[in-house]
Amino acid sequence: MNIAIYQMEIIAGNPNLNREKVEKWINQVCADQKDKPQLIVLPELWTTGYQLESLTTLAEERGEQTISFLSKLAIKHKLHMIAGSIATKKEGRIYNTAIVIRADGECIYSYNKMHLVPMLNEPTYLDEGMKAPAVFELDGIKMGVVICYDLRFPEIIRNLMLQGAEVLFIPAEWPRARTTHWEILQQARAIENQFFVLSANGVGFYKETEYAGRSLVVNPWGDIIASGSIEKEETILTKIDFSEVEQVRRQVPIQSSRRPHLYS
Ligand SMILES: O=C(O)CCC(=O)C(=O)O
Repeated sequence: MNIAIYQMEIIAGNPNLNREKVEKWINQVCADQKDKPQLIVLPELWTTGYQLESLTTLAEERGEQTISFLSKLAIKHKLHMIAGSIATKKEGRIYNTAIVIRADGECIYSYNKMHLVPMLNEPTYLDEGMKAPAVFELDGIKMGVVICYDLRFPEIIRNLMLQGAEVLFIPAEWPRARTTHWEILQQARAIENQFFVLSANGVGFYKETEYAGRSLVVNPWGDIIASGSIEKEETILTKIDFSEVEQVRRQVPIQSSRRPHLYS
């Protein structure tokens, strides 16, 4: 599967300009018909950035505007989208919501970030999702998505592996101050679950926070096979062979060695 990751410099507080940027980027990465991606990955909160204090006005009712915008592009380019996350409103609550759009334009999955980041004041401006992430399927491949800080919570990611996920996507705006954690934890999640981990991180600054970039593609062995740089907006292109998951799981059969009845 050909995949393109957008390591994006998000314009804080300006959903219209960010949607324009994403449309331009999608048209560009899909222009080369020979190596056209079948799936794209966007970062966390890419419509608004981290201008959390404006979310009461900027969060979209059920994400409808951006979902309809992306659906048209998905149909136009026959493209699946792990469409990062956006700020959504539902019944008076505001969530950081990951969305997945299939190439036929259908939004097949959404997940409200369940771990909010104290260091970034998220609990002041956002509501916690009340449901753990679950697997969804595209082209017969089981996949999972978690958002940024969720990477620090191996339990929910293990559950995705146990549900059959062969790849984990991580839309993020992870700060540069904690780049070591960002990289090592992605490799650890790939090694312990024996699946691919693909992340789309932001770059640039919002107020005093600089984002880490270093969007990664990690294979089920834990090797980084593609990566973004630290400070530049860029596209990471990769080709994933999902048969590698089965090969690694045969070589080191941790699933059959697990003893969950002794774990709690
Ligand atoms: O866990 C961290 O250090 C960063 C998390 C984060 O930036 C986020 O979830 O948006």
